[in-house]
Amino acid sequence: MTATLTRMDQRTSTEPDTDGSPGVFAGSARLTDRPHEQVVHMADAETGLRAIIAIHSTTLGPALGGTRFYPFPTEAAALDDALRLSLGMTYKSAVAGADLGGGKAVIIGDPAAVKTEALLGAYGRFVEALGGRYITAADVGTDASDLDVIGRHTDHVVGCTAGVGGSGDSSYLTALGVYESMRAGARHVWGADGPGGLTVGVEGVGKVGSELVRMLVDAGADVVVTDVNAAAVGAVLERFPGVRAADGLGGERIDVYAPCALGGTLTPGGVDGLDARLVCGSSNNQLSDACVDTLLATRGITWVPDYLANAGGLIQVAGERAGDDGALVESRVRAIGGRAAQILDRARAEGTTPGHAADKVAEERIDGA
Ligand SMILES: NC(=O)c1ccc[n+]([C@@H]2O[C@H](COP(=O)([O-])OP(=O)(O)OC[C@H]3O[C@@H](n4cnc5c(N)ncnc54)[C@H](O)[C@@H]3O)[C@@H](O)[C@H]2O)c1
Repeated sequence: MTATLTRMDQRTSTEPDTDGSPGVFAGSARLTDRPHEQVVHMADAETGLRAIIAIHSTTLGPALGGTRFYPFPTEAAALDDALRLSLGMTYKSAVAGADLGGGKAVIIGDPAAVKTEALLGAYGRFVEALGGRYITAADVGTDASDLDVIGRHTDHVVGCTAGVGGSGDSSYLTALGVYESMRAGARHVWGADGPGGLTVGVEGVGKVGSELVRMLVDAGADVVVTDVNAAAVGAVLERFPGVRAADGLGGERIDVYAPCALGGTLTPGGVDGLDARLVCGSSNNQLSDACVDTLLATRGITWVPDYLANAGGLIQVAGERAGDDGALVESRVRAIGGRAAQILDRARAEGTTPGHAADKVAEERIDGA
């Protein structure tokens, strides 16, 4: 195998590029304020693997985060995603109370075209070479069976299938954490006991979104779904005849918006036209820009921060590492609702946004460690 392992952490994020431009590590204030510990790139000519592992922080424990296998248009786009997602994982672990840091990996390429056992094996050796500073899991474009292959080459993997001792797919517990957060949000906004009687728009009915729809239907919510994949919508409508489908949620009168597709769907322009009073979903990095947090609050829309609501999968794999039983792990995921309530209350009491209040909770834990 011809592989290059390149450490790129020699330059601090505040240092400009030689041409005076801010540089890739200064893409946002948060990236500058909380620089990454280590970012590593690997290119393996033999298997075609091109991957980046970003270790944002190991202050609370080894950096855990999924491997995203995606046809990024450029290496810069892949790096940007890895940097932002790994930073988000640091905050997610901190708020979830896990003894884990934040990391994320990206493999550049279309998984449907280039994913092979040999490539995943090379990637597993790449993870192993970091000696446990980074622990991988599944993300967009990878699943538990891919982790089984990766796990033949490294010990630092979680979320493999039950057949090899892993805790498997995390979509149920992720959806449960989102659902409990939504209950907390409904109490905060309407004084309601849950989403029953509310109209909830779910954008993206893949693994997590479809589980969330089931929980919402059981709770008596009126559910409208949208997805670019007609088959995913069809499967949900077949399971739940009372659910409606829409071509996007823009024209829909909804009380709650649940983004469960890709990140960046809360944009300054989009917030202006948003009818909902509560936003709570599973996708990572929902805000296209940090200022959207304030725009939402100004419009009287309560946002349950993404990394707070969608920590169920992280709590699952943290429990797998600790050898905890399923009932205990599920009770920890349900506790996300209580944490969401505390953070929404703190934001209200301090006259700040939920995003800012959640960041403070995370930073207090990290800085106090
Ligand atoms: N699976 C987990 O445990 C987990 C944990 C934390 C966060 N998340 C995040 O939650 C989100 C959903 O995860 P998933 O595992 O269900 O993924 P998934 O790929 O199974 O589902 C995503 C769905 O979104 C749809 N979609 C894509 N673009 C869309 C668009 N523009 N409009 C409407 N629908 C669109 C897709 O067709 C797909 O059906 C992702 O952002 C993921 O990163 C997932």
